[in-house]
Amino acid sequence: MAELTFRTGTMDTGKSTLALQTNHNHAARGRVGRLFTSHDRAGVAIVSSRLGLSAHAQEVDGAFDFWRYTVEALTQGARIDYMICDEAQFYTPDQIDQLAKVVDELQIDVFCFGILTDFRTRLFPGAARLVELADRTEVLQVEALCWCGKRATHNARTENGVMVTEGEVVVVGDVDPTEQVPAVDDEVEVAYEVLCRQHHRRGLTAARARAVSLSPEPLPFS
Ligand SMILES: Nc1ncnc2c1ncn2[C@@H]1O[C@H](COP(=O)(O)OP(=O)(O)O)[C@@H](O)[C@H]1O
Ligand SMILES: Cc1cn([C@H]2C[C@H](O)[C@@H](COP(=O)(O)O)O2)c(=O)[nH]c1=O
Repeated sequence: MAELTFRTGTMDTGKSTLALQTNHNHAARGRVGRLFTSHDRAGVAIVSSRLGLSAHAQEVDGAFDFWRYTVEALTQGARIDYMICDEAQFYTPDQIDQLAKVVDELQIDVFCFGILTDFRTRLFPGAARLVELADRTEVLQVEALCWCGKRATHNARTENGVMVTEGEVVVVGDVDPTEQVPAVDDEVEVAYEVLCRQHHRRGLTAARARAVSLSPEPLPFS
């Protein structure tokens, strides 16, 4: 029986790496698959991993219809045994419904990879639909760590180094500050940092924690 699988974790837990590995392992056994993504950091129509691997993929925009795409491909004689769907948090709930239909009606395995919650700690609509529909939802074993050493459970967004909790939901970016392109005049530099819940709640990023620990002790005025 084909399955709809959702593999999730915070940013930087190896989801894209696992997506590419899954594709490699299935292809190595002669299975024929299709790779999909949406808004990858490396550009349009590409699945990229921080470990250096990348592969061409079909870009999924809001108008893309998985059901129609698959039926048309099969009708034209193509073979599809499985689908790998990276950055699935950006897919619409309707697109997740289409993927579930592809699994059930066409017996094609669908492996989805993506983060669960946005920088405000709210579920992405696509990820929420996946949790509702997937045969299996698995949290990746590689744990990203908060600066305090605890397991990171939340994705924080910073703008010019300051954590924010309001703004556009979709803003492509990375967690590695050394990889950030410096902001030009008037441009806001957006980055991400994974944090434990407590430090996300307090808005305490690594930089802020460092600044607080370096600041002189307040005088004990009563
Ligand atoms: N220089 C490195 N050496 C070893 N592992 C690395 C290195 N850089 C990144 N990684 C691994 O790659 C993971 C991120 O992989 P990636 O597939 O890009 O994550 P995701 O798609 O979840 O954001 C990190 O959790 C880390 O384990
Ligand atoms: C939290 C959050 C993230 N994003 C973007 C930032 C990245 O481009 C991707 C996640 O990619 P990864 O492979 O899991 O590192 O999502 C966003 O647009 N909005 C958010 O709130």
